[in-house]
Amino acid sequence: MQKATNIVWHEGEVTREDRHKVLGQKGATLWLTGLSGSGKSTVSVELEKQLLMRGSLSYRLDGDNIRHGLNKNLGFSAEDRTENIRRIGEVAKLMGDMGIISMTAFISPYIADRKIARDVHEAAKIPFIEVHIDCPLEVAESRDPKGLYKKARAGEIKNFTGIDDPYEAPVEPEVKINTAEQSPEEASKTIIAYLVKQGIIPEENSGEEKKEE
Ligand SMILES: Nc1ncnc2c1ncn2[C@@H]1O[C@H](COP(=O)(O)OS(=O)(=O)O)[C@@H](OP(=O)(O)O)[C@H]1O
Ligand SMILES: Nc1ncnc2c1ncn2[C@@H]1O[C@H](COP(=O)(O)OP(=O)(O)O)[C@@H](O)[C@H]1O
Repeated sequence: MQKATNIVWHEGEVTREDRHKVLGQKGATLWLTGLSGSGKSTVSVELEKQLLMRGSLSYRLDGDNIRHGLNKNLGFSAEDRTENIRRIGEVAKLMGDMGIISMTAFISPYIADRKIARDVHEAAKIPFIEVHIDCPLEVAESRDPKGLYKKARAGEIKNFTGIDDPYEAPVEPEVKINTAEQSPEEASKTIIAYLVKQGIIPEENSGEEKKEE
């Protein structure tokens, strides 16, 4: 909801294309969604490394990290999760406008919230690629890297996604990864292949080419 009134957009003189020329790349958002423990953070860390090695500038926006700062005033009610995702949708859009490939690693459990993030990207003409980091709940729970499922089962954490709070899986994600079958390295390669196919990053290792110029 727009609270402020009497605000007028102020246009700049440097265009998105100018910025992209300086950076030598276009921006895009890889929206990773999945259960806690499905592998969003692990895959995004690997992906960031692989993209850097290819000469592409990317940046991870990770739920756990963002909740330490920008979104530290939000909890896990449906309303707070919606606001969490709305803000990150806007941040990712701004980063895309700068020319950065951002990788968001948020559970983002609600289809409607992810749709809002997609819509703001589409309105700004920035590619939005929904990546479902999928794995069976039993697998995520057996990994339990932070011991949170154990606490949720014991009733020490309420409204835990997958236990006593919903997760609405994407219906038609651009990319689907099953981390019970694919390693983080394989998952990253699959996502990079998609970026190449869409013409968002070049096929060749442009980082090396740039150094030789
Ligand atoms: N109730 C509840 N439900 C789910 N997750 C919980 C909860 N409480 C704390 N955590 C921890 O917070 C991380 C999820 O934060 P997100 O910002 O990604 O969540 S959301 O998108 O707003 O749903 C999540 O991180 P990941 O495990 O990396 O997904 C958990 O570590
Ligand atoms: N194929 C895989 N992809 C991603 N993570 C995996 C995979 N196999 C095992 N894991 C482990 O599962 C856990 C996933 O945790 P994390 O990346 O924090 O998930 P999320 O960010 O979705 O909560 C990590 O401990 C990771 O080492």
